[in-house]
This record gives sequence, C-alpha cells and structure tokens, in this order.
Amino acid sequence: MTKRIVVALGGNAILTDDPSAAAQQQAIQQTAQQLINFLAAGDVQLVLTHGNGPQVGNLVLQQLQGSSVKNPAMPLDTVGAMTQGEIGLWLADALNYEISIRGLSQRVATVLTRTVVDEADPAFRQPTKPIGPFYTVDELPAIKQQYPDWQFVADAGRGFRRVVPSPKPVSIMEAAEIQALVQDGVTLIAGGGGGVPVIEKEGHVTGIEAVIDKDFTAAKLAELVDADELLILTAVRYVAKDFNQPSQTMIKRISVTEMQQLVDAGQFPAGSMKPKVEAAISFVRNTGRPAVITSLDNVRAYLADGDGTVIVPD
Ligand SMILES: Nc1ncnc2c1ncn2[C@@H]1O[C@H](COP(=O)(O)OP(=O)(O)O)[C@@H](O)[C@H]1O
Ligand SMILES: NC(=O)OP(=O)(O)O
Repeated sequence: MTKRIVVALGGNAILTDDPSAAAQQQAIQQTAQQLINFLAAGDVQLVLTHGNGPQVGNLVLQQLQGSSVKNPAMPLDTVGAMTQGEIGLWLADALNYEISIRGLSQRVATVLTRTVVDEADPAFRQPTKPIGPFYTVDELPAIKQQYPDWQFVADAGRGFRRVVPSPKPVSIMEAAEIQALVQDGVTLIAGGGGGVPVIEKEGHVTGIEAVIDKDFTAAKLAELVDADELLILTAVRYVAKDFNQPSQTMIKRISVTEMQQLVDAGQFPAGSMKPKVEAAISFVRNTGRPAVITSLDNVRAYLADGDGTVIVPD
C-alpha cells in the first residue's frame, strides 16, 4: 500500500551560506537528490512544504530599497506568495530533473497555497518569526533607524533578525484542490513558507502581514490529506534532551505525552526546535499516526528503518 508522507523542509534544504539564486538552486538540487529516494522506493507519495524565512525577509528589503510611487513595495503577504513561486519553481525543477535522469514517471506540481489565520491570534501582538538576514551588534542601530517600526531579536548566538507575527494556521483554502491532486498521485509542493496568510471577513478573503511557521502548516496539511506520517526534515538527526549540555541524550522513540512533558519543561527553544516538536505533537494527537523529526541527510536511514526521532501515540 502506498504510504502518504507530508514532508516539511527546513532552512538547510534551500539555503546554505550563499543566498544567490545559483547557490540556492544548487542546495535544492542536493535536497532533491535525497527526496528522490522516496519516489524511487515506489510506494511513497509526497507532499512537500518548505520554509521561506530568509527569502521573504530578503525580498521585503529589496522591495523597500527599490520602491517609488511608480514602483511601490508589495505587502508582506504578497511577498510571501512571491517566495512560494520562487522556491516552488526551484524545487519542482530540481525534482523533475532527478525524476527524468532516473527514468521515473512521477508528476510534480506546485500549488500556490493560502492559509487561513485568525485575526485575533495573539501572535499579531507579539512577533516571533525571524525573517531575512542576520545583523551584527554593530549593524543593528543603522537598520533600526532605517525601519523604526520593525522589531528584532537575538537569534541563537548568530546575530539579530527582524521578527514578524506568526499566527497558527486555522485551515487551508486550497485543501480540496490539494486533496484531488494528491489522490491523483501527483507529488505536490504546497503550503510553501507556511502558506500565504489570509483572513476571511464578511465573505472576503484578504491577505494579512505575517509569516506562518511551515512546520505548523505541514501538520495541518498532513491532517487534511490524511497522511500516514508527518516528516520534519531539519539539520539534526535526532531531537535532543538537554540540547548542547553535558547531559545531552538523543530521543529516538517517544510517546506524545512524554514529548509534551519535555515541551512543558522548557526543553526546546521557541525560534527553532519548539515549533517542530509542537507541530509533530499536534499531528500525532489529531490523527493517532506517527511524526518523525530527523535530518535531510538521514533520509536513506529513515527510509530503511525509520531512523530519527519518532513521536508515537500513547
Ligand atoms: N533540543 C534540540 N534538539 C536538537 N536540535 C535542537 C534542539 N534545540 C535546538 N536545536 C536546534 O534547532 C535547529 C532546528 O531549527 P531551525 O534551524 O530553526 O530549523 P529549520 O530546519 O526549519 O530551518 C537544529 O538544527 C538545532 O541546531
Ligand atoms: N515560513 C517558515 O517557517 O520559514 P522558515 O522555516 O525559513 O523559518
């Protein structure tokens, strides 16, 4: 029986040190070389979601730097849609290339996806999602002066980044279309950058300034397409308890209740591992199916014997 897996691709799947188009396409080609293992296995169907934090922040800056009355900067939701096109294009090209050189026959499509959020979500009052480039302590005053309304946070010792609101996904507007394509066996790229954030009001759908966490959108998508598994691919093979401390241990298999206890004990940082763990917990709780967090370069081992951090129902 075909196994349906929703995969959330972390930042390292797209962007390494060099943010040029060529370097990002090269990183995505390497990602596709890992993902093709799923399609070559023959009995796996994929729905891929990806992040857009660096890209959406960089594109906002480009928009502002070149803007004029005749050529105005676009709002954040629209720029988010642009990054879905940008990364969706690169990922579809890369997958199609791997499919063709291996003589496989899967079809790939990118779906521009809108994610409904709640206007009353407290996230709109407390921005947490880091986007765009890192700034050093020395660079920070100048960028703050240029954009006085922006908020910045220190990001895990790597510098400072702008943060924007990141509301939770409520539903996905293209759910039925995504379902139909998945049902038809298409390898889908959907919910990129967490989906374009929209609110529904008096029959109208309007974009709203935010960037949704792709791990939460992946969990929502996984529920909607009746996935057998949610797979979150990041830079680490296992989620760790006591991360980076002498007492660190790797979590290989854990029940959803035990994982929630680790979240409640403050084991996972908000800007990085916590949303992944919370998204995984939400999928396992809502579906009774497993979620796995592991690294992109561990895909073969994961396929062979399920290696990674596996979160299972109680
Ligand atoms: N408890 C933990 N276990 C493993 N990794 C952790 C933990 N806490 C924080 N991390 C860090 O979180 C990173 C994943 O978050 P992030 O880089 O934001 O994800 P993404 O892959 O979506 O870009 C890991 O590569 C690791 O450096
Ligand atoms: N939208 C989103 O979650 O992007 P990153 O994974 O790049 O932060």
